[in-house]
Amino acid sequence: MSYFPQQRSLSGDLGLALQFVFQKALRSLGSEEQIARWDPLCNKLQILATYAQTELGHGTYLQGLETEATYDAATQEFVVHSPTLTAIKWWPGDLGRSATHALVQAQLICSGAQQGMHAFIVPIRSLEDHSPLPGITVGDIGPKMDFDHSDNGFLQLDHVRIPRENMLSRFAQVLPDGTYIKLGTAKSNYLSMVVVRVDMLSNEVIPLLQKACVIAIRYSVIRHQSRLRPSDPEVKVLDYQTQQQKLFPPLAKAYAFHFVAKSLLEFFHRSYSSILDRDFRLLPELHALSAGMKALVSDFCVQGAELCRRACGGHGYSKLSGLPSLVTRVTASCTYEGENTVLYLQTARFLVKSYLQAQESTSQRSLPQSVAYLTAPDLAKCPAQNVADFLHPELYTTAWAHVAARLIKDSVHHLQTLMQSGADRHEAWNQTTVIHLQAAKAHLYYVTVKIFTEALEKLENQPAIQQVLKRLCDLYALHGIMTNTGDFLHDGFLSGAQIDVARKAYLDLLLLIRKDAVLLTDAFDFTDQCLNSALGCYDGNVYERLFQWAQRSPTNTQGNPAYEKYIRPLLQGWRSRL
Ligand SMILES: CCCCCCCCCCCCCCCC(=O)SCCNC(=O)CCNC(=O)[C@H](O)C(C)(C)COP(=O)(O)OP(=O)(O)OC[C@H]1O[C@@H](n2cnc3c(N)ncnc32)[C@H](O)[C@@H]1OP(=O)(O)O
Ligand SMILES: Cc1cc2nc3c(=O)[nH]c(=O)nc-3n(C[C@H](O)[C@H](O)[C@H](O)COP(=O)(O)OP(=O)(O)OC[C@H]3O[C@@H](n4cnc5c(N)ncnc54)[C@H](O)[C@@H]3O)c2cc1C
Repeated sequence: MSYFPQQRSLSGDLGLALQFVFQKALRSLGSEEQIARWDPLCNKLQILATYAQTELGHGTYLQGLETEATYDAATQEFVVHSPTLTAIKWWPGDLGRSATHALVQAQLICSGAQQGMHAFIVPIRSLEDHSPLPGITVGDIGPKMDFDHSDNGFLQLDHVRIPRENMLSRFAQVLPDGTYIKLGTAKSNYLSMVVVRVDMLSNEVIPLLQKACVIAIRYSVIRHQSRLRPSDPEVKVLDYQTQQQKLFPPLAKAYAFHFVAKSLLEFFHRSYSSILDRDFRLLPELHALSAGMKALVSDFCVQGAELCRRACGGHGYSKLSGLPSLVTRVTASCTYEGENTVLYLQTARFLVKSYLQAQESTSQRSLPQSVAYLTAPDLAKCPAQNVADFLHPELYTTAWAHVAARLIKDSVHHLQTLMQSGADRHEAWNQTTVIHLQAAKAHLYYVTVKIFTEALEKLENQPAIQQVLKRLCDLYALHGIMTNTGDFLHDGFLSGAQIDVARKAYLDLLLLIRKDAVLLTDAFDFTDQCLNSALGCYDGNVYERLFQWAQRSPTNTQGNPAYEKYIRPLLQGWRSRL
């Protein structure tokens, strides 16, 4: 039985990905009646819906969204309108040619005031003939880096009227006379983004890194290149230490993030039901974790997929390998659902508040679970003496907690110093965001190491699997230390000699993981069809497939029009001059 259940591949039905996003938003922001009305229509594909939040002029800054939804009490309708060019909705997936409805995030205007961003269901195409409805200008935004299977579109609204019942009203209501009733917090309507960030990691982003690892590692035991000794046969490239150094950290991340996504989903489910019941106490930590993990995981998945592509040499540059499209597709995840820098800074904002709370000796409130280490006893120096010490999960988890806590303290100190020197808090924040970014990344890496080690503890009745996965966990934690040695040396927590010992532990792990590498990728249980790669097929017949697939490519099967039009006249021209 493979360790991983068959991953849901959205590549086949990504065209419905925005329907998923729409439904997640509906279920988080809609009343029970609204869910009962619209959810079945989506499930039966009686409507095709998209999520339209981003505009030509704004994507990150939600308070800057310009689309208006003005309540007309005389007709009990909302008038949804794009007042400017920059208000045109831009990017929503499946909007360009497919969607019949859109969840439009717009600034609500009622009771004579702007009430902030709220969600409205707007029909945009006729269910009879798919033509745009009155007041709707809709189309495709044009060629993109990838995501060609998702017709991202634009939507311009010219005073489009929708019934009062079409404003999603779990956290706010507009009464028939236009009275605005607030049922949540100022940011309740941001919940839809939390929901999708949590879901997209395991449904879209992490499987893309897993596939890249499968392709590159399988290919690396088929590809023989050069000799270790002149008298030896050519070696499998996976036997080079540098090839292991390229591929095993992404493999370790693919496993680490599987457990991270699982843990985040469990935390989400624990907090979601209380949030839906308008108990928002867990929302700040859930937002900080989901935003930060979306940023960290997508960043590392992009980096890892590109490493896998490059590790396959020339064939990695061929689309027949499946790797270039994995790279360009996962790259989008650093931007959609929140640009990563912006999301890291949301986590940093939460860390500053948590640190200040931890400093208040009078504070009765216990710290949120993910930052509890800020009040835990801290070691000034790491006790590790030998290689075995660095393979103790408790030791490297403590090391990461130490560095994260120090960087958070440092970021707050810089912020406070600037403010005490007279800078207002917004300018002081902006002038310290690089430091906050570093602290947020260290915090998130610590959380992922902790989650991975806790996941291993639950495998004690499967010792063989536990041992194999522990090597990946050790490698994941040590790889983070090896790529951030400055942070561990900075205050003497680790010495240079200890870094050398940690590096030996790390390099020894590469050799040990080499034995299980192919099986660890088989465990992802992707079919050849799902991988869609001439390099990653289960039977390893790489060269036969490359040749077959190349011969079948359109440039070889549709004649050679260039000869008649360009080459023959060129050659004849040359001949006539000889
Ligand atoms: C479902 C199945 C999936 C299947 C998977 C298939 C995947 C297939 C792939 C293709 C699918 C692509 C789908 C892409 C769909 C989009 O891309 S939809 C558009 C996504 N856009 C974004 O994420 C926008 C990012 N921007 C933001 O989140 C906000 O503007 C920012 C950055 C948080 C700033 O917000 P702001 O209003 O300026 O306020 P700010 O002062 O920063 O924050 C104020 C407070 O709000 C809080 N807050 C901010 N955001 C939140 C939040 N989200 N929640 C709670 N509180 C929040 C802050 O913590 C802060 O709290 P305090 O510290 O004041 O207590
Ligand atoms: C493939 C794809 C699919 C998408 N699908 C959808 C969809 O279905 N529905 C939808 O509504 N949207 C969708 N989007 C849009 C996406 O959500 C936005 O592009 C994203 O939120 C980033 O916003 P932006 O484009 O305004 O970037 P910007 O915020 O303009 O980013 C530009 C730069 O400014 C920086 N920056 C911005 N604000 C700050 C700040 N406060 N502090 C520091 N730096 C800052 C960013 O870090 C970045 O470096 C999609 C995008 C892509 C690429």
